[in-house]
Amino acid sequence: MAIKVKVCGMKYPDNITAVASLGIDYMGFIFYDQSKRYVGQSSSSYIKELDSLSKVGVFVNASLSEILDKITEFQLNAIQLHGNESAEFCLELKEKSAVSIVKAFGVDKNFDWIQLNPYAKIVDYFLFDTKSSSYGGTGVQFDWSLLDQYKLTTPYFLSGGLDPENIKTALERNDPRLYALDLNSKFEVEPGLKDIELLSHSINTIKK
Ligand SMILES: O=C(O)c1ccccc1NCC(=O)[C@H](O)[C@H](O)COP(=O)(O)O
Repeated sequence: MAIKVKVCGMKYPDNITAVASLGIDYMGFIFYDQSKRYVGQSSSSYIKELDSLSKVGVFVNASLSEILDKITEFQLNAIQLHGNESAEFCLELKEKSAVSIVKAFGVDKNFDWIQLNPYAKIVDYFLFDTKSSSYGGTGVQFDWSLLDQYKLTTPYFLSGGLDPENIKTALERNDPRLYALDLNSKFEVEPGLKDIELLSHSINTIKK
């Protein structure tokens, strides 16, 4: 199966249109107000009309009611949880919405892979990112050899400092559970504004 592409941290209508036209599968919008890529309210009417891809809302320890409100307001198709959300919280969200659930984990050499077990039958995907106190969007790659310790079958998004060079290494890992590559800060002109040419080239590499 072809690897899917997610472009995350989009903010600006013209840039959203240009990135959507590249034929990506997922577009991520950050609903965490401490992020430089926080989407705010300004683009909600624009984003909700987008229908050529799956719209992913990214949250960090938000309440269930906030997430449910944003699903409705932005017509989101998937929710990516980047904080300390429990498996029970994921289950409640799944029962109260029709969205796909992506549970993100920050990985470092001390990562406890056993903690994934309670989530495995609940979430649709895991997302493995670089561990950071800012939760995401660091532009830093983690040591992908740590993925050898991942023993479950749940498909995952690979994230954290993906750039035009290291995506080739990611693809060469040939892991059938690698579902999607998540592109963000290494493809930016400034936080929230993507470089269309750079993205276009890498998306072609991933899709061919
Ligand atoms: O991008 C952010 O600013 C961000 C902040 C807080 C939580 C999550 C965030 N991004 C979520 C993503 O899915 C990013 O694409 C992922 O962290 C990788 O980003 P990068 O390392 O910049 O490629």
